[in-house]
Amino acid sequence: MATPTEFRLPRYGEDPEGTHPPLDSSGYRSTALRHPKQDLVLLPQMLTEVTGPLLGPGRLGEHDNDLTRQHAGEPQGQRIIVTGRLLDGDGRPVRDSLVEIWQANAGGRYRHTGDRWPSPLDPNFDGVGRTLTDSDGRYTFTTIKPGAYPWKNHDNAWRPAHIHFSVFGSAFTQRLVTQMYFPDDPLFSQDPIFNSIPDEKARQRMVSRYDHDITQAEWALGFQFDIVLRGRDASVFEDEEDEDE
Ligand SMILES: O=C(O)c1ccc(O)c(O)c1
Repeated sequence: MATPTEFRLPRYGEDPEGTHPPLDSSGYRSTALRHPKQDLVLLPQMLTEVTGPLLGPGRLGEHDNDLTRQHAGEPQGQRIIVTGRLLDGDGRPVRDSLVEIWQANAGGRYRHTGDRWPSPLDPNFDGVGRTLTDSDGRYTFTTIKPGAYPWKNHDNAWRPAHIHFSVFGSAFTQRLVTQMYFPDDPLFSQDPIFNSIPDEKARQRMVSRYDHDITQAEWALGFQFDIVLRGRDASVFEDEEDEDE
């Protein structure tokens, strides 16, 4: 299992400036209402926080990492394989970590009571998956390419197609959350969530890479998306902020 020290949260100053979104991001309206108004208090992690039940191999279901096989029928849409490695700041694999995803269906609709826009739910698609990284730090999901969907942030606002990722360390108190996008999405330019990342290179690291070697003939398109915990190539994390924010 990853040890707590392997899975330190990225610390202020360790990742290049502009890697993570500011807590209050102009253009992304709801951030103003929900970010903390006072300095964060770092709670030391004691035995209780770093030990305890975790989702190990015995607790994962057979189809947890194949979102196309969780119902009797097949979901609508473009079947895709999303794979990548979980790496620490020195490029070493982080093994046995719980990676979870959640996403909209092919029509851009979430199976969530709060999602009411007029795009149909798919009876064969829930949009949630989980898996553990292997000894090479690799995770793999088979799923459906999510559709874009409207939200009310600004006039005619649409979220680019994306998949939400959560990664746990060696305890449930160690969690990082990010989003994965698809290459060349025409909606990037008007999306304040994508554009809330100040550093252009960091922003591009949220975009997966089409990989024809992952693509399976007559079956599914392949995309690569690595998650890097910290350092020069750190992934963008939603629950981090830059030092000067
Ligand atoms: O944080 C939000 O408000 C928000 C809204 C729409 C999204 O698609 C999302 O991922 C986050």
